[in-house]
Formats: sequence, C-alpha cells, structure tokens
Amino acid sequence: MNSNQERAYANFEMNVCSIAWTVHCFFFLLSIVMSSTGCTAETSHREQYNDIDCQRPETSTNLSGTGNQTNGKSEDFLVNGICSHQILQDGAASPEAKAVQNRMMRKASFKLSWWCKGDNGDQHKHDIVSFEKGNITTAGRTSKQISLKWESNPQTVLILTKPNSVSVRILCAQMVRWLKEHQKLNIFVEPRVISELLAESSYFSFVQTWKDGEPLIFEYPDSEISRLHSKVDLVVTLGGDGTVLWAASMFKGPVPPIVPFSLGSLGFMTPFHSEHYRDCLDSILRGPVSITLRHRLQCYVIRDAAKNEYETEEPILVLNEVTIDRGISSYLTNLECYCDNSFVTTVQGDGLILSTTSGSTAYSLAAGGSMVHPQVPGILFTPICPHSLSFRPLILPENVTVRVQVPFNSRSPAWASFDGKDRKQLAAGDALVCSMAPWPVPTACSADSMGDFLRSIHEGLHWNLRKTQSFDGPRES
Ligand SMILES: NC(=O)c1ccc[n+]([C@@H]2O[C@H](COP(=O)([O-])OP(=O)(O)OC[C@H]3O[C@@H](n4cnc5c(N)ncnc54)[C@H](O)[C@@H]3O)[C@@H](O)[C@H]2O)c1
Ligand SMILES: Nc1ncnc2c1ncn2[C@@H]1O[C@H](COP(=O)(O)OP(=O)(O)OP(=O)(O)O)[C@@H](O)[C@H]1O
Repeated sequence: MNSNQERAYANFEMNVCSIAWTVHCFFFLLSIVMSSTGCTAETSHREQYNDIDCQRPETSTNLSGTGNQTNGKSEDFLVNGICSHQILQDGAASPEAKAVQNRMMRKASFKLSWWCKGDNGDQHKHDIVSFEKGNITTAGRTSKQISLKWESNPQTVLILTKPNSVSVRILCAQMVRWLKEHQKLNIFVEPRVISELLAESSYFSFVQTWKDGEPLIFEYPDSEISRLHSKVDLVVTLGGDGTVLWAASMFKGPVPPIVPFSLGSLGFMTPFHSEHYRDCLDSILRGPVSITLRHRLQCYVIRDAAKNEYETEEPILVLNEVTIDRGISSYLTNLECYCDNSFVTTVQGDGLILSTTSGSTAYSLAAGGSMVHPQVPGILFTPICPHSLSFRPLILPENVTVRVQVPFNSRSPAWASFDGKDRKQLAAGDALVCSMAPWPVPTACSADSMGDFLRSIHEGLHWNLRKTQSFDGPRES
C-alpha cells in the first residue's frame, strides 16, 4: 500500500467533528481579536474550515475563490461547528426539511480493518518484507478483505439514481419512504430526483438536495457539492455500473461507502439485488460491511502553453479509465508514453487506455487487457488497435506516474475521455499525466470482495463457460 492510500484510509477513521470543535473554538477567539482590530475573521475562518473538512490534495486547494458562499452562513457555522454548517441548499423548503438541515448533523464514524481468519482484525497490516539471515520473505500482504464497522449510527444517506428509468424511479420512492420511516435517516437526492418525488407526493418534502444547476465538481472544486462527503454517511446507487461511476465522480476527495443496487444490464460493480433492498440496507446500516476498496486514477491535462508542469487544469479522478484516442480523426494516433520520465513506447494505433483494476473488466478488457481483481493496486496500460504485432498490454505498479505526450509533429490532435465522458482535446505538445489517486472508492460487497468479483465475471461475461467434457471416451491408460 502506498503512502497516499494509507493517508486515505487514515482519514476514514478521523473524527472530523472533534477537530472541528477545536478549530471552531480557536477561530471564535480569533474572531473576537480580529474584530477588535478591524479585520474580518470570516474569510480565514472559512479557509480553515475548508482545509479540514475537504481534506483536499494540495493541487486542488484554491480556497480564496469561495467568495460569497459565506454570506449568511457564518452565524450558523459559529453556533453549530463544522458539521452543522449548511453546506447544501434546501431544495424542498418545507419547515421540516429546514429543521433537519439546521439540526446538528454529525457524520457517523467508522473503522476499517483488514479481515483475516485468526488475525487481530484491528491491526493495520502492510507488506512486511523481512531480510533475516539474508532470506527475503514477505510476512504480510495488504490485499485482504476489508471490513467496515460503524462506530456511531449512520444518519445521512445520499441516493443516486439512473435517469429516465421508471423502475428506478418507483424503487427510489419506496426506498426513501422505508429509510425515513424504518431507519429514521436523513435523505439527500439529486435536484432532478426531488422534483420527481415531489411530483408524486408532497409526503417527500423532508428529502433534501442541493442547488439545481450546481456547476460540475470538476470545474468548480470549491462549490457546495464538493463538500458533500462531509455530510453523507452512505451513498446508495440505483442503476448500472454507469451510476456507480457517476457516484464516484461526485466525490473529488474522500468517498463515503457506496452501496450499489443493480438495475442495469451489466453489473460488475453492482452486487446488490434491488428486490432485497430492505434486508441489504438493514444489514449494512448495522454493519460490519465487507468492502472493496476500488483504486482511482488522478489525471492532469498539461497544456503545451503551460510554463511548468504545475500550471495544469484541476485533476480529474477516474474509477474505470482514462482513454486517449484519435477521436473523430481518421489518422493514426501517435502518442509518446513515459513512465516516471523513462520512455516506455510510442503508441501508433487508435489510442491507449490507462485503466484502474476496477476498469479492467470494461473498455480495457474489450481492447485485450487482462481482468484484474479491483483491489489489486496498479495501472493497466492497454493499447487500442495498435498497428504493430508485438504490442501487448502491460500492468504497471501502483507507484508510477505515466505521461502520455502528443508529439509536436503529430498530424492530428488526440482526445482524452474520463470514464467514457468529458472529452478533452489534446493538441500537439499537450500531455496527460496520470497516477494513482489518494482517494479510493469503497463499495460494499454482497458476499466478499473475491466472491463478488468472481460472480461478476461469471454472470456478466459468462467467463470460461464451456460444457464439461463427458466421462465416456478415450482415457489415458
Ligand atoms: N468497447 C468498449 O467496451 C467500450 C467503449 C467505450 C466505453 N466503454 C466503457 O464504458 C464505461 C462507461 O460506462 P457507462 O455505463 O457510463 O457508459 P455506457 O452506458 O456506454 O455503458 C458501457 C458499458 O460498460 C459497462 N461497464 C462500465 N464499467 C464497467 C466495469 N468497471 N466493468 C465492466 N463493465 C463495465 C457498463 O455496465 C455498460 O454496459 C467507460 O468507462 C468504458 O470503460 C467500453
Ligand atoms: N445520477 C445520474 N445522473 C446523470 N447521469 C447518470 C446518472 N446515473 C447514471 N448516469 C448515466 O446514465 C448512463 C446509464 O447508466 P447505467 O450504466 O447505470 O445504466 P445501464 O446502462 O442500464 O446499466 P449498465 O451500465 O449495467 O448497462 C451512464 O452513461 C451513466 O453515466
């Protein structure tokens, strides 16, 4: 496990609220001092809040741009501390919904541990290499089943649904009702969904959402939605793999545990059956929950015009893959690839897929890459239709940084797309830099991580399905 991932795991265990309270007290005193000197403490107060709350990677921290988001909220903030800060707008402005929002909502804390028969489950084991007497041995390995144990009760659930599906809409309404009445949970949905629910019945006015038309998280990292993770204990997805990708893309930093229900055609990342949603959710809310920690890649587009490598656009996180291809051009793509500054190869063909192991069963598989268990850390380097007989796919270790450069003499631009979306043009001289992200996506398992993976390749792909050879016939004597 690399140090970034360790940090991510550690953040899961952090009790944000207690730190918030300390910071709150500090800034309360500071605000008194500053107000006496004519300064406004609000800005610095808010900056500190963002630092703690978002736990952003350094590259995405641009706190001065939050500007007028503080308007009218600082008072609320001072009274209730960080966890009660009203980071989301009230979509259904009913008194009950307001009361829920204003209530002190603490995020449920939980603990993640490696599970192994006979082990002390609380221990965090890492690969331990021993060199005793010159014999090199590996004493412990990280890729064990991870178990999540709630330390306090989850209070807030975000339900994300595939659009334009009647069955999903019906299930969503049933699930919201059940979670409210039987589990007493606060519920968030997307602005589109709240309109659907309210069109059905005013009963759903307790459901919360955020401002409609909120800009995409990729473009505005400091927008309200980018702090959703500090509010939500659990995310439920109703749809297919695309809905899980959608859910992951909403969280640019830490991701709450995701419970994916299958209502799509394929379900590699959606192990839960919607017919049993009550039992599934009941057991998950009680815990412990087996988790697959899915690695993500962080991608930076570096423009030729940039004066240095750090002058880039915001990182884009992908759960499946980033694809660099020829787009609508009919020319061969020409991409120079480097791994930690060592030249790897030039891709001449339709393009290149840099995939996570979760994405290994998606586009990378279709392009001839191996299927890899999602918890194996690494980056799949899979060419798309290479015009060379010897270009086999690679799997690179987790610690590398891959740079894909469009040569200055390229005949045409290349196009990057992220989990099959958000295409960006890469002109000659532009590059895409990609490495493992510090924020994995924890998805709940139906059985366990291995069982779910095998089930998905058997049921989803009919992997290695062949009639068993009959008993009769010639035998070895
Ligand atoms: N030739 C191909 O196989 C091809 C081409 C383009 C995109 N894709 C994949 O589609 C993904 C986007 O998915 P979407 O649902 O938003 O778009 P979509 O609606 O176009 O569906 C793509 C299909 O890929 C499946 N899929 C997605 N993630 C998967 C995973 N991790 N393992 C196995 N199957 C998976 C989905 O279930 C769906 O059936 C991209 O990330 C890319 O991997 C595949
Ligand atoms: N909440 C959402 N808002 C907007 N778009 C979404 C949302 N959820 C899913 N999508 C998009 O809708 C498309 C289809 O979603 P999804 O993959 O879940 O359904 P499916 O095609 O029925 O299932 P499968 O992927 O298993 O074939 C995807 O492109 C996905 O990105």
